[in-house]
Amino acid sequence: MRIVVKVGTSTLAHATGRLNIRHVEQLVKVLSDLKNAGHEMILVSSGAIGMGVGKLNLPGRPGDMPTKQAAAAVGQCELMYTYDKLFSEYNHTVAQILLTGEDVDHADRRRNFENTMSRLLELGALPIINENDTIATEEIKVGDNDTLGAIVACSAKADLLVLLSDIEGLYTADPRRDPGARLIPVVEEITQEILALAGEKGSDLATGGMATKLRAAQMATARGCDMVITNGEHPEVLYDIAQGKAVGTRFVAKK
Ligand SMILES: Nc1ncnc2c1ncn2[C@@H]1O[C@H](COP(=O)(O)OP(=O)(O)O)[C@@H](O)[C@H]1O
Ligand SMILES: N[C@@H](CCC(=O)OP(=O)(O)O)C(=O)O
Repeated sequence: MRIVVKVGTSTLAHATGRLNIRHVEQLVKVLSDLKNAGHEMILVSSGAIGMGVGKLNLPGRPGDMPTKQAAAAVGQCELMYTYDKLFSEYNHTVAQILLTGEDVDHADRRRNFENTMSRLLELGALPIINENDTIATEEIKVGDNDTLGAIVACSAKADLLVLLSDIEGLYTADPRRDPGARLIPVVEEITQEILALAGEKGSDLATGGMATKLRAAQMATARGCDMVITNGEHPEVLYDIAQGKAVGTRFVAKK
């Protein structure tokens, strides 16, 4: 199977912006093992801004564009250093790809991206993709990595997109606000009622909240790719998800 895994800031970093070592180490171990088992793995990783906030000792997520972009420049370095080091322990080679919305909207650039990604997979490398936050201004950005994950899954003709978040899946309401909210295990069709369930993001360093995840599900399922939202705290669930077992919320691909 070709699997795109998107990991959010809330999984990769503590609230301080510093690296969540336990989560990242477990994630790298499971992705390496799935790759060893014969799956083609692509990682869409957030965390550049969050990690930059931690490394630069900023008081919180910056509001202004230059500080955000500076934080991303510092944090992206830290992210790739960490991935390179940890994947190397399992004998895997990583490759960094940074994109903006303009790159994927532009047919030639998108084709270049797709060609590079497919050659990297043929060469046995593991592409790690993020938005190019240091140059992605308001007008040209994708804006959130849930959408970027769906764009990558569609471009790579992936079989499965997994969004690792800080929540088990889609609930009937935001569980942080409504303690009676229930997990929805399977979504066969993304109706207006389903879209209306999405609330705000859950933490200061995160970007999209549930709305961007549902938009990603619309894009992926329309192109024949299943999408699963699950908690990134236990990346071992990726083994079960790859086998089609019920974990988190699965959005079923359109036939
Ligand atoms: N209906 C819902 N079901 C589950 N989570 C929801 C819902 N509505 C809003 N949320 C919020 O979305 C958050 C996950 O998105 P986000 O904070 O952007 O994290 P990530 O960094 O993983 O992208 C959850 O922590 C939760 O507070
Ligand atoms: N490109 C940004 C992440 C954007 C994003 O969507 O973040 P998240 O909601 O944590 O998945 C970064 O690397 O900080």
